[in-house]
This record gives sequence, structure tokens and C-alpha cells, in this order.
Amino acid sequence: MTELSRRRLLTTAGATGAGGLALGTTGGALAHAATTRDRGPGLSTVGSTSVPFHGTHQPGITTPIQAHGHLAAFDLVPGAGRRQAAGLLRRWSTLAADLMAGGTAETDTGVARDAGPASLTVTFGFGRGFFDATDLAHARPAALDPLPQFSSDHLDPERSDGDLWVQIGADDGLVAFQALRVLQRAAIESGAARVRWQMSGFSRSPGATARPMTTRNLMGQVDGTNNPQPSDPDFDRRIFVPAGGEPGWMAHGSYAVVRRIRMLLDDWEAQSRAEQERVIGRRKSDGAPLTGEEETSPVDLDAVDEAGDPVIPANAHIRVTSPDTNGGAAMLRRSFSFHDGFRADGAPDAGLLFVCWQADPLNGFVPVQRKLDRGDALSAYIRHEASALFAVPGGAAEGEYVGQALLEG
Ligand SMILES: C=CC1=C(C)c2cc3[nH]c(cc4nc(cc5[nH]c(cc1n2)c(C)c5CCC(=O)O)C(CCC(=O)O)=C4C)c(C)c3C=C
Ligand SMILES: [Fe+2]
Repeated sequence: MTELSRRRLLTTAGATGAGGLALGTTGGALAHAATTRDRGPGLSTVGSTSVPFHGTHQPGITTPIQAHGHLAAFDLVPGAGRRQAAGLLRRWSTLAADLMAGGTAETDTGVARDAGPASLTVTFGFGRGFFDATDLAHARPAALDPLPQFSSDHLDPERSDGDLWVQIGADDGLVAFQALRVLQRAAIESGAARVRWQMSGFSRSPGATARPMTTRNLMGQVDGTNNPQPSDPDFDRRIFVPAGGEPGWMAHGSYAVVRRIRMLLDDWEAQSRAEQERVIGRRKSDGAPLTGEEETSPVDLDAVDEAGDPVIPANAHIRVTSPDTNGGAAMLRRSFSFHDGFRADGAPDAGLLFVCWQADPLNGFVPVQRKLDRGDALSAYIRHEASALFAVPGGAAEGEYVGQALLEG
């Protein structure tokens, strides 16, 4: 095909809107071969959508997962105390509000200059070490006590924990990188903090599927179906610290558990589809429970087959993690996939940057992970390699910064 006919085809695809889907595999391959001027339609809702920075809760918790994500933990530099930390949080909040509104921030590098805000969100959290370094030990929430050690953990301390946490998500990779770089540079310039670890991830791009769908993880499973929904009557109670809760500065905040979970994809992909479905308890094709017709069908943990065996096996992941089998423990899972190349043995260094949100980790992540640690069917195919827990305060009001009630309280 000549370059001219290639361009005509692509122009038509762009003009028909759904062209990318209608063209199927051939169209997709051609789109990848396109030159820069033929990169598809102009600014769409994907680029122009913005998420407010100011509000009751911080952004990036109930915001739909974006296509690109960065997680970065920072440590305060020795000698930096409460005043420097407050200056950094004030600066970070100003920059985040500007970037999320589609501004390019004073420290613009030019990387995101032509793009809209692309649903950028920036979320800030405090790790356990922050409170000693800033003489705020008296204000440290009990919920930040270290997570228990789990027998299946293979944790790398250098990629775990951290005094401060920044979560970035955006539907454009350049917008996400720009936010990360601007915030990292502000930390260096403040002299208060430097990066301890950083991880990058991704999820489905908006518009990539024929209709909005629950995303898939790198095992190919529909992942996120049975998350609590903001419309649930008890959603706020389960996910957010109430006004008047302890400590007071965490009102409307939440706790984020972050785990880098590598998937043993060579072993996983060697299993039959039927076995993969028994491991989770849901169909791979559409995420329906093995006891139901469609993704949203209720899960029937009591159903048995003709031989009297449970249809959803005793060690299936959705049985072991179900709130019904965990005293109601619930969490909001909002994870990015990651792929950091291939290991020496050829296995992908890939998996889930698992992030879950809850009002209290002792009633959310901990009891569920304790049960998973005793061995659900999925455990044979995953390794927890890094772990962190952060207190994520409520959102900042206009003119205020995230964490102000802690740092100036
Ligand atoms: C400690 C909490 C959890 C860890 C760690 C975890 C890891 C993990 N999960 C999947 C894939 C799926 N998980 C699913 C459901 C599910 N998982 C947890 C908790 C943890 N998962 C919960 C609470 C639930 C919901 C249970 C329920 O109420 O039914 C599913 C099914 C679809 C869904 O509801 O999202 C999949 C698929 C992977 C791959 C993984 C580690 C890499
Ligand atoms: Fe899970």
C-alpha cells in the first residue's frame, strides 16, 4: 500500500468515528504505521476532560482509572522538618490544581503543552515515617501501624514504604509524565524530599472498547467487577474516614494500601481456560461468576454441581476475598497494570500495582490478605514484591493545601 492510500484510509477511519473498530485488525495495524500528522481526531473528550482538584475528597480515589499511572514515594531529607514539609505540600497542591485544570504550571517543560488535562488526577498521602521526621508523632493515626508480615511476602524494602506518596493518573502518557516530573522537581527544589521509589502502570484507554467496560488485568481477567460503588449506601463509611473520626485531620480521607504484585505469567498461561476460571470463580470471557449469566449476576457461593461440589471452588479467589466470608471487610480496588520488561529467565516482569482504599486497613486489606496468605488458588501465580501504606487526607478547599490540618493543626 502506498503512503497516499494509507493516509486516505486513515482519514476515512477518523471521519467515521467508529472507524478504528470497523477496520478491525488491518485498520489497527495501519493506524500504528501512521505518520505523526495522521494520529487520529483532534482534541476529544479524552483530552478535554478535567477532574477538580479541590473538594471533599482528594481526586484519584473514586475517579475512573486512567490509561496511565505513576506511583512515587518520597522520603524527607535528613534535617527537613515540619516547616519544609508544609512548604512542599503547599507547593505541590498549587501545582497539582494548575496541572489538573489543564494549565502547564510555571515549571512547564513543554511536554504536555498541546494536550488538554486528559482527566489528570494527583493524590497525596503520608507514610508512617513522616510523623517522626516532622515531630508529629502525636498526630499519627493508629491505622498507619505497620501491616502484618504475610508468609507469602517477598518484599523489597527499597521499593516499599516512604514518608510521602504521590499517585498520578491521566488518559495521556505525556500529561502523566509532565505531572510526575513537575512534582519531583518541586520536591528537589524545596530541599525537603527526594524520590524513594517510583512505579509506572497503565490501564485500558478510554474509547478502546466498543462500549465502556470493566478493565482487564494482565492475566486477561475482567478485574474490578465487585468493587463497592459510590451509590452503595455504606460506600462512604467503608472507604472514607468520617468527619469527627480519629484523628481529626483525616476527616474525609482514606487509607491506601499499595502492593507491587508480580504475576507468574508463564505458569498462569500454561493453565487451561477452565482451570483459570476455577482459580478466580468467574468466566474469563465476560467476568460472569461461574454461577451466573453475566458480569453483574450475583455470586452464589452456595451453589453445588451434580456431584455436590461447590460450583465456585472452596479456594477460588472471589470466595476467599468476598466480604461475606470476611466479616464484611471491603475495599475499593483501583489498580494499574505494570510491565517493566523481562527478567533474566525470559519471564515478564509484569503484574498489578495493586492499590486499595478503605476507611481502616484493619477492616479492609488486612483480614482479606490474611486469608489470601493462607493460600487461595491465585496465590500460586503471584508474588507480592513491594508494600506501602499511606494516610491520604481529605481534599483541600480552594486556597488551602492537602494536609494543612495536619501540618498547621
Ligand atoms: C487483599 C486483597 C486482594 C488482593 C491482594 C488481590 C489480588 C489480586 N486480585 C486479582 C484478580 C481479581 N480479584 C477479584 C476480586 C477481588 N479481589 C479482592 C481482593 C484482593 N485481590 C476482592 C475484595 C475482590 C472482590 C471479591 C468479591 O466481592 O466478589 C477478581 C474478580 C472480579 C472483581 O470483582 O474484581 C479478579 C479477576 C489479581 C490478578 C490479583 C493480584 C495480582
Ligand atoms: Fe483480587
